Amino acid sequence: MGAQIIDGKAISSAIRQQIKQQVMELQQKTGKSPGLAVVLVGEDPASQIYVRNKEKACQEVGIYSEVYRLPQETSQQQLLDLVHQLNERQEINGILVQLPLPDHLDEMTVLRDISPDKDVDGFHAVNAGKLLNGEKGFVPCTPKGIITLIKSTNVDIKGKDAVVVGRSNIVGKPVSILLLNENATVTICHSKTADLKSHTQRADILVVATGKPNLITGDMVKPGSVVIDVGTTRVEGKLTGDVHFASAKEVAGWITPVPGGVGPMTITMLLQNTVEAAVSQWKL
Ligand SMILES: NC(=O)C1=CN([C@@H]2O[C@H](COP(=O)(O)OP(=O)(O)OC[C@H]3O[C@@H](n4cnc5c(N)ncnc54)[C@H](OP(=O)(O)O)[C@@H]3O)[C@@H](O)[C@H]2O)C=CC1
Ligand SMILES: Nc1nc(=O)c2c([nH]1)NC[C@@H]1CN(c3ccc(C(=O)N[C@@H](CCC(=O)O)C(=O)O)cc3)C=[N+]21
Repeated sequence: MGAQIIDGKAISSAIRQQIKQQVMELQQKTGKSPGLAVVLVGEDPASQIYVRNKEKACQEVGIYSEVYRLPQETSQQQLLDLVHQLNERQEINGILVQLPLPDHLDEMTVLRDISPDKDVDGFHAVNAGKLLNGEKGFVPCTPKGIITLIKSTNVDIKGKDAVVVGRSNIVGKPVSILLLNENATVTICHSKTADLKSHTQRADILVVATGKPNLITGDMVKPGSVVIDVGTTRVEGKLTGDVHFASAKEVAGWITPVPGGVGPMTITMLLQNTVEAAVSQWKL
């Protein structure tokens, strides 16, 4: 037996086809393409790969993109100046500043200076607040992708016990809110959680975003559950998830692989948010 694999790559490419079509229609209607600016500070190798993947994905669907590769020693003011310029530019509908930033830069200040209307990452305090209040705004890409993957299984989220491991502002907290909005009963676990296994074992839906490779083993998984592995850590050159795939897949009902699960969906949702930004800025 074993779990069914949730194929993030396949689901992603189907959605990207739709986005491509939508971009073509927008071009015909307005003569313009949605535009995304990606800002990368420093030389972190993982960030460079993600940024390249985002650039390629934009090209694939016809979204105009600009990538700014700034040196490690960029000052806070230089970065803010660039963000302010991008806020003003008509042809840029979405702005993404790749995280983490080098230690001498203040992430919160930089994120707050991105215009909330162009915050396609959904990290601005205004968009985070809207998510919390159930108002319409940009939803962070990884959490949005996770909900899409769960829905692809046709498992009804309503009334289910959902357990999220991790409470970061970019994954754990927003995915917990989205699951709550879908009427799951949500438990959020973190590094101070007393007995992690007692929680994960009860999870009908388990989302793991810790960056701790193989933290969740098969014995911690509820039989038949939906397991979403967000972690991407390079271990001896191999991209490794937070879930021990071989043991967990014997127990779960559905499971996402790493790579090929959440990662491609994150980028697809970024494309979706960028189109959404253009449509709203163009007042269509
Ligand atoms: N595939 C994708 O698209 C994406 C993948 N990622 C990946 O997901 C992972 C998590 O990212 P991110 O949320 O930014 O990470 P953070 O480091 O910001 O947060 C990790 C969270 O995990 C918790 N945690 C750490 N160790 C344990 C443990 N032993 N038991 C329970 N909880 C623990 C931490 O708890 P505490 O708060 O107490 O410290 C924290 O809340 C990383 O591997 C990252 O690369 C991230 C974004 C997108
Ligand atoms: N402002 C900002 N926005 C982000 O969305 C953001 C960020 N900062 N910082 C880092 C995390 C991480 N993240 C990933 C995106 C794609 C893959 C991805 O495509 N992964 C592929 C494999 C890629 C590879 O081979 O390394 C996969 O899982 O199949 C992974 C991780 C976005 N993040």
